[in-house]
Amino acid sequence: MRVVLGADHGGYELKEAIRAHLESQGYEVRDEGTHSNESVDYPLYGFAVGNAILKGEADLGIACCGTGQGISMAANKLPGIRSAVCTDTFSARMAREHNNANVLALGGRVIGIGLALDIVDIFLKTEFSGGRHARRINLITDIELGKRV
Ligand SMILES: O=C[C@H](O)[C@H](O)[C@H](O)COP(=O)(O)O
Repeated sequence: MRVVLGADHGGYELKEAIRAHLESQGYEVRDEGTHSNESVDYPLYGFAVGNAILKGEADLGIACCGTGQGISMAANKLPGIRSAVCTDTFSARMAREHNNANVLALGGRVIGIGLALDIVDIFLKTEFSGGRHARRINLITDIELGKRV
């Protein structure tokens, strides 16, 4: 599986830990930055993560900022991106199984690295279950496409 990572300065250290964790498990990792603790603007990295998925360069993405919120909001502006902020493993499993999330957003100032890595593992290993959930994802797509105004 190909995973794209992106983070601002608030999520930089968490992203680095996630990259090492994923590479040690054999994932193909694409790192869209940032590459230091220097202050940067999270929307650029949320866009980079979502855009890599939409361009077919990655299967799933992980986006980190201080809270996970801002970078997730930015990624979710891209049609076809469903980014979920998760602070627990149950939400991460459901975000994949029910919501077919393609980006996991995490807060480097919110959760510790141990929990974050558990959340990452569950997110990446859980499949979308389809069925009634596919109908609901299609409704989200309709909203994105302006079919419900
Ligand atoms: O949702 C936004 C993120 O948490 C950012 O990482 C945060 O706003 C950055 O804040 P600061 O510029 O004060 O480090």
